Amino acid sequence: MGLKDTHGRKINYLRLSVTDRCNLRCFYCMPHEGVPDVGHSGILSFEELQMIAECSVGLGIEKIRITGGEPTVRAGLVGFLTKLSAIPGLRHLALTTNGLLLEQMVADLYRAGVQRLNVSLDSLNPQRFKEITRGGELNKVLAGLDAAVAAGFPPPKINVVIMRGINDGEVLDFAELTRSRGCSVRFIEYMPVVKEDGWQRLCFSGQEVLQRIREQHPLEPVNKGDFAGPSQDYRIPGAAGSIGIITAVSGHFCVDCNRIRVTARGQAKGCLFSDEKVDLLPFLRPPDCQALCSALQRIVASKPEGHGIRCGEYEHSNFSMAQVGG
Ligand SMILES: Nc1nc2c(ncn2[C@@H]2O[C@H](COP(=O)(O)OP(=O)(O)OP(=O)(O)O)[C@@H](O)[C@H]2O)c(=O)[nH]1
Ligand SMILES: C[S@@+](CC[C@H](N)C(=O)[O-])C[C@H]1O[C@@H](n2cnc3c(N)ncnc32)[C@H](O)[C@@H]1O
Ligand code: SF4
Ligand code: SF4
Repeated sequence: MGLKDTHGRKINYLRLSVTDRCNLRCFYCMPHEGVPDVGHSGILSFEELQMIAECSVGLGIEKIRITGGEPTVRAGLVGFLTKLSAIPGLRHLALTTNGLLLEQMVADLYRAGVQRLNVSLDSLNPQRFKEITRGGELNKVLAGLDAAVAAGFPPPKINVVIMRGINDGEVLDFAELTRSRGCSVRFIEYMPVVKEDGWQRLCFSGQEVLQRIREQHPLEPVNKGDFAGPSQDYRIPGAAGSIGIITAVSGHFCVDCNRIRVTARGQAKGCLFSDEKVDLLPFLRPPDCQALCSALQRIVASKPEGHGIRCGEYEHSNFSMAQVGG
């Protein structure tokens, strides 16, 4: 069986958020005080998350990305991933993390069956990193990248939210990581999740990123593999890693959108920027697999064609990316 939305797109990718808490406070993602505490019962249990994953795979989802908040801060994550990776029909299990806890956890994540890691890292300058994340230690993330490779993972993909006047001066340093560490690096356009006047001043487009790199290096296009996300990929000839741009604001990647999302509080979302949600809790407490599958199908059926941020159609309510999972 497969899932198709009303715009003809194949939906085979679930972003599953396991927590909305985080051990960092990146200024573009999280309020300083964190997200409101909803206690244990406000967050889906691992059994409930597993049921959502099983139903989704039964419907045609082939790739699950675990996200958050920061997924590695949730106690019991490794045991959950071990069960998740054993779901028949799930072809790809990946995790997006800020990397802070990787050094101590990465061998367990590998043994649990996680196939790929994406690590968010916005600056290679320790002081700037601390400012962007409101307190993070760059060295721990770099040690986590080394530990991931030592544990058997391919070099993690690095996600950089690129922001004018903040870290755009580091484009070439990040591009260099595709040679020095063999990591693929993706530059993500800053997305205005909270409506604030003047958000455009932070925007540094994917095209500007490519232009900066092309001033120093030739770039060749790279074919996207199976399960590719929204990035457009290039390579400096001879580099092991690729350079991608995720043009979340300036680009047209919605035409290839292949994903749905479920938040840690059990809300299913068809689009990152749509206010439309389906609350899955009534189908989980008590569990009703058939009704849950129908709810997931409804979310796929109601996926919008895309967002209109670029054209000024900026209608979504404010949200924190940490509560949706990016
Ligand atoms: N607007 C928008 N942004 C997205 C979408 N999916 C991912 N992103 C953003 O892209 C960035 C990277 O996301 P990742 O968690 O690494 O996932 P991915 O890009 O699907 O990763 P791969 O599977 O490795 O290609 C994050 O900032 C996400 O918020 C999407 O469907 N729409
Ligand atoms: C919400 S985080 C969750 C996973 C994990 N804590 C991490 O940082 O990788 C997922 C992704 O969303 C991205 N993100 C958060 N807020 C964003 C924003 N306003 N614009 C663009 N990307 C954003 C982060 O950079 C990260 O790559
Ligand atoms: S981007 Fe990730 S690490 Fe940064 S505050 Fe958001 S959830 Fe935490
Ligand atoms: S903005 Fe919505 S439609 Fe566009 S790629 Fe993201 S989730 Fe898909």
